[in-house]
Amino acid sequence: MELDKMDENDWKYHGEGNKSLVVSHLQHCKVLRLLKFPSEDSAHTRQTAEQAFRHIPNIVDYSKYVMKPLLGEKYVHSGEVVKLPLDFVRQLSLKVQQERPELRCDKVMDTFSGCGLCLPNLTQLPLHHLRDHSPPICVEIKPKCGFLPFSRHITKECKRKVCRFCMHQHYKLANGKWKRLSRYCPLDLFSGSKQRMYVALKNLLEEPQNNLKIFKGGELIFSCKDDAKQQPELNDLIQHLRPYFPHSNSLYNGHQPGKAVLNEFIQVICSALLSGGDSNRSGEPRKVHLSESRPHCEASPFPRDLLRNGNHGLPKDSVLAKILQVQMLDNLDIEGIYPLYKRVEQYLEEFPRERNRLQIDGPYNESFMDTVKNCPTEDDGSVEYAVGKVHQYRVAMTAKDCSVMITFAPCEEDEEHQLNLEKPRFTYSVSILDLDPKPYEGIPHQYKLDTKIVNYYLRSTQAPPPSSLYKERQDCTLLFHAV
Ligand SMILES: O=P(O)(O)O[C@@H]1[C@@H](OP(=O)(O)O)[C@H](OP(=O)(O)O)[C@H](O)[C@H](OP(=O)(O)O)[C@H]1OP(=O)(O)O
Ligand SMILES: Nc1ncnc2c1ncn2[C@@H]1O[C@H](COP(=O)(O)OP(=O)(O)OP(=O)(O)O)[C@@H](O)[C@H]1O
Repeated sequence: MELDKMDENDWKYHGEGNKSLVVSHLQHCKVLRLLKFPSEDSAHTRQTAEQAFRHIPNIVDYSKYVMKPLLGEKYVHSGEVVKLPLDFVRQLSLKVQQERPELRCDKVMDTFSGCGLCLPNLTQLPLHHLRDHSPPICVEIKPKCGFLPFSRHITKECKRKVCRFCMHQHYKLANGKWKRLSRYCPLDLFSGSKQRMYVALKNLLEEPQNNLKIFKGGELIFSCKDDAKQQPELNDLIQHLRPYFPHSNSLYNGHQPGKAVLNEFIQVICSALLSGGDSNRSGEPRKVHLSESRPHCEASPFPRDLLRNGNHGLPKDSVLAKILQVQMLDNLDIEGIYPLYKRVEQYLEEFPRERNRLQIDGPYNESFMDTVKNCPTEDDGSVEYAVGKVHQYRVAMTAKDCSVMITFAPCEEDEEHQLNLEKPRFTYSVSILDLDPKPYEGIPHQYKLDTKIVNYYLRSTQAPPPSSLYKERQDCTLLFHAV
């Protein structure tokens, strides 16, 4: 990429989240990730540019020195900081504006710093992997928190029984963020049980919200209604997927071939999510078990009488096991962290210059990582302990908000990195994205949000359900057969 010859016509809108906007190159497997700011900040050009200059290198360092060692080299792509011509960025911003979903337009793209991140386009696979040039399918999942908190600091019993995602659904519905409740439960996805994972993925397909996106050849073909201009239906998705699962038409004796396509598709995703584990002597992948935490969420729609089937766990090196282990660095819960945050704040009020030594805002280097890894288990009342736990909490928060991308395409028989399935055979890659540091200043907000979510959940589940909400749940009938 020649930075002095950047042309906005070589790039197109690819997607965005709350904090950044991503454009992809038309020919090369590259994306540019650019920061966004609240529209009201756009008058303060110098401050926003300075913020980006600081934040983008921090994102790369945090990915390289903190998240990569924790999650594994193979899953994390840290990218590189690029300095882009301001004129290019301004033209690009104008070009992509009409593609942006309305719900993201409360923020504007940073056109002041010229600073961006260049990353591999993870929705694509290198061309030589592709048989017949079939475009790759990419499934992006934002799995969210996969365990129930086990901290002794928890004051509301329901937090030990119902997961944060399922509780949060009620609050989001009431706030108008989503129109329907999702039946997806992260604890099912992280269970390692193929049956539970199947149900979790099926529920994501029925109500993707911001937890599921599907791309074909780098183009978004399936996501939630508010995030895509044209709403793709499951039937459209089946048409897209059909050529990848040609023999599924003969399954079910030719009846409901669409279901067979989705069944196979879900099984490919499950296999990719469970792949990457090493083998012990018996040849079985070593499993990790979550002994500290109750493994089932009471709000999950997965039938309870099926829970005892089998002794499941995630293969040790699978992407989900890696993410879950990092999420579980949050072992005090926000209720245990908030008093420690206040301890740090009090200390910083007295000794403001200590902020740098304690690496509150970075740099995110080996020494930050040492603090995360070597934080003592017992509270000795020191500010060092409080800072260590706060750092660990922030790292866990990143893992609770990251996304997994599984990209696959049909391949020849002898291809490496194959998914171990009966026919058809796919070459695939699994990556983790959106691994940005979460701000230290965000902790009071997290504390308040936690209280609101729990209180709202208790109120809404103790009161009789409003008729429309109840109806939504009734309408969510199973679409496919369980495997
Ligand atoms: O707090 P949560 O659990 O709602 O997560 C936020 C996400 O909402 P979600 O519940 O996934 O729809 C939220 O996602 P959306 O903007 O809703 O797509 C962001 O990812 C946010 O992170 P950040 O502030 O942009 O760094 C996320 O905030 P963090 O809590 O991770 O900082
Ligand atoms: N390397 C990549 N390759 C392909 N697509 C990408 C890549 N990085 C990001 N994307 C796409 O861009 C979207 C937005 O990126 P990202 O999730 O990093 O934004 P964000 O604003 O940081 O998210 P959040 O809302 O969690 O704060 C992703 O959902 C994904 O579809």
